[in-house]
Amino acid sequence: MAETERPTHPVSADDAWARTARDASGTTFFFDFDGVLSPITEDPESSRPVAGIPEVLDRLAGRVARVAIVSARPVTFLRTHFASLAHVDLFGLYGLEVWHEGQVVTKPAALSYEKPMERLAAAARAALQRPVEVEYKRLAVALHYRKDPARAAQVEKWALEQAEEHGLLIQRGRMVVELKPPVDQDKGMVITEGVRDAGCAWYFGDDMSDIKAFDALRAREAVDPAFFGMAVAVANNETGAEVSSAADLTLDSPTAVAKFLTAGLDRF
Ligand SMILES: O=P(O)(O)OC[C@H]1O[C@H](O[C@H]2O[C@H](CO)[C@@H](O)[C@H](O)[C@H]2O)[C@H](O)[C@@H](O)[C@@H]1O
Repeated sequence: MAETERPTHPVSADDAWARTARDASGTTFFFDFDGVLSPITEDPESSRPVAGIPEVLDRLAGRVARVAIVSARPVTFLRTHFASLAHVDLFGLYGLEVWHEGQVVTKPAALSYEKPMERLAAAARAALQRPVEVEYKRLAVALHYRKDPARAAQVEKWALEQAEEHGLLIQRGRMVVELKPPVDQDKGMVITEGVRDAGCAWYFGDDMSDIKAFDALRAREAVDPAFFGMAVAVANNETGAEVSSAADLTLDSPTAVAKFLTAGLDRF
């Protein structure tokens, strides 16, 4: 459950777009990737941005101060889909990585976890047979049970044991348990830093880790009443209720996100 009160705005999407239009040069748009810009797929490797997303993000980046994707995926994965968008910033692994001046820049505190995570991924493949999917993400390992939800408890137990043995953090998501380095970094921290000079910001998310990003918008509003933060959830029947209840607005799907942005861009 939510740890803090998260008052939502008594404003409509129309009001939010009008506010954005008035301060486009002070507005940032942040997006999660899986479940927000891309529909959920059984196989993590096969997810793709929904039709129209790259084009609309590119247009948006030409109109507002900044557009950024803040994902649990590695930056190298995000680059396979968004490398052509020169003006869209990419944060990977909850902000442990950022694409900067043509290279992946990693938080120094996480660098020593590359080899341990490679070993952990190999151990996971040996311990958790298919159809559990082991996704090695350089500095994190995600254990997916979407293809066999009945294995959730087994996956969770194995992950908890490994976290305890190796001093790692656990992040739960949509039919996934992830093992991360014990480095203080989450999406909320990326947003806190990213909105420091903004007058307005939107965040689009669908998963538990996105609630911290919503919280970062609320925290900024609390210290600066002139700041306007718009938290947008993307509906789903896994984490959807909790994410929607923390959001100002809920959209139906990644396709609805593309349409919403396209229509919003016509407002300014
Ligand atoms: O922060 P995100 O960009 O939303 O990443 C969260 C996780 O997304 C991916 O897993 C999810 O999407 C997969 C593809 O649709 C799906 O198969 C899986 O069940 C979902 O949990 C990604 O593979 C994970 O590494 C991310 O943690």
